[in-house]
Amino acid sequence: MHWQKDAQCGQARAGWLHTRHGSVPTPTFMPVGTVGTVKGITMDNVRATGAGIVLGNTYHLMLRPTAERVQRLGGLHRMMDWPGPILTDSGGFQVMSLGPLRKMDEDGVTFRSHIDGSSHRLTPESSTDIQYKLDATITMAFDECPALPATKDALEASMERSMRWAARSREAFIARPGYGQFGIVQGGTEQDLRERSALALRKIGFEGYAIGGLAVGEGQELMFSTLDYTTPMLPEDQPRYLMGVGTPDDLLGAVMRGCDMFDCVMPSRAGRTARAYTERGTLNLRNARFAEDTRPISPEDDSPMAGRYSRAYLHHLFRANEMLGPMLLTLHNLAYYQRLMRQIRAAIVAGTLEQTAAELRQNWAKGDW
Ligand SMILES: Nc1nc2cc3nc(NCCc4ccc(CCO)cc4)[nH]c3cc2c(=O)[nH]1
Repeated sequence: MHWQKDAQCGQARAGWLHTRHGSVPTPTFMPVGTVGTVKGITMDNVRATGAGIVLGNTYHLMLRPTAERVQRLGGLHRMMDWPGPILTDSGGFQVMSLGPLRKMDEDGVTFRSHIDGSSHRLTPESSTDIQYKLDATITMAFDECPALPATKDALEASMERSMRWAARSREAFIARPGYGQFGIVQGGTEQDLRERSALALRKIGFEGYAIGGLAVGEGQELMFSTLDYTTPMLPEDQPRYLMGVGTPDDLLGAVMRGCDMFDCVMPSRAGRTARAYTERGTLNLRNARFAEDTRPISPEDDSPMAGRYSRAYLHHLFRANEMLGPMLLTLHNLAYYQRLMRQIRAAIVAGTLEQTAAELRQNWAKGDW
């Protein structure tokens, strides 16, 4: 796969990601489809929100239904009826944050399944092979995401291991036209470690570069300051993917610091807990004040449900614990994230990103309309 840059505005870039499964405009937000589904909505509806590329997880899919079964079912695209590109995370982060009882050594990680306690192992080679069996359009290198806070020595040792694992992941990767593999920059919030990591990955050579080790509780200020010096270390002509990010304000700030791709569970997880994302900040639709509010959730909603359901109806559905509540609000939130990315991209192309950023931040601060 390859990425072309169309426009630049400050550090922000607007471009196109061309892959075996279609082309996607960047900056782009990837809905999270952890176990082969964006929870509660069909992939037709995911497409209708404007999403171009979705994320899957090696950790979850290797446990259930297993990569071998997905392969026998024709790969993730066919199984989940999603013809567009799929990026799969490599499993390291999920093992560290999900799998109970795990043991890490130089070769890889041994862990117990959070589903049935069975023992499993992930190495750079096995993670890369699993992602091949899933037919992932974009494969992530197998890395270790250290928990923060961590000592500089611990961060250094972890980053150096991740770089050795990146080389092994690249070695195991089967190159095919339209497919790609991303290296993941580590090093915590230490500039010299980030520099060494970026240079090590560029020496190996990947189709794109992710910035890992962030969105782990360091806070927005430290995340942004880390981006300020990390994105310029990465190749100008290749995509940059900030893993696990984030809120609308995070996305805006990270695009302005040179990031092109994002994924986060927030909009979909919030959709299941009655939290609506809008141009004016978030709303808790379980709140009694919405019981007879006949207005739509967002004034500028362009999702498949635009203008058809009131806040009062969503309030009722969540109070009644009806399935349709999370389904409709997940759609709404993902459509808002896609609308936001389109607005930001248009501003980069028009050269008005500073102005647009100020307007977006003003509206988020305004609160409900
Ligand atoms: N391979 C790899 N994958 C990652 C995934 C990540 N995801 C995050 N952050 C997600 C944090 C996150 C978790 C939950 C919620 C919902 C809260 O309501 C929001 C954000 N940071 C991450 C870092 C890495 C990383 O270095 N390497």
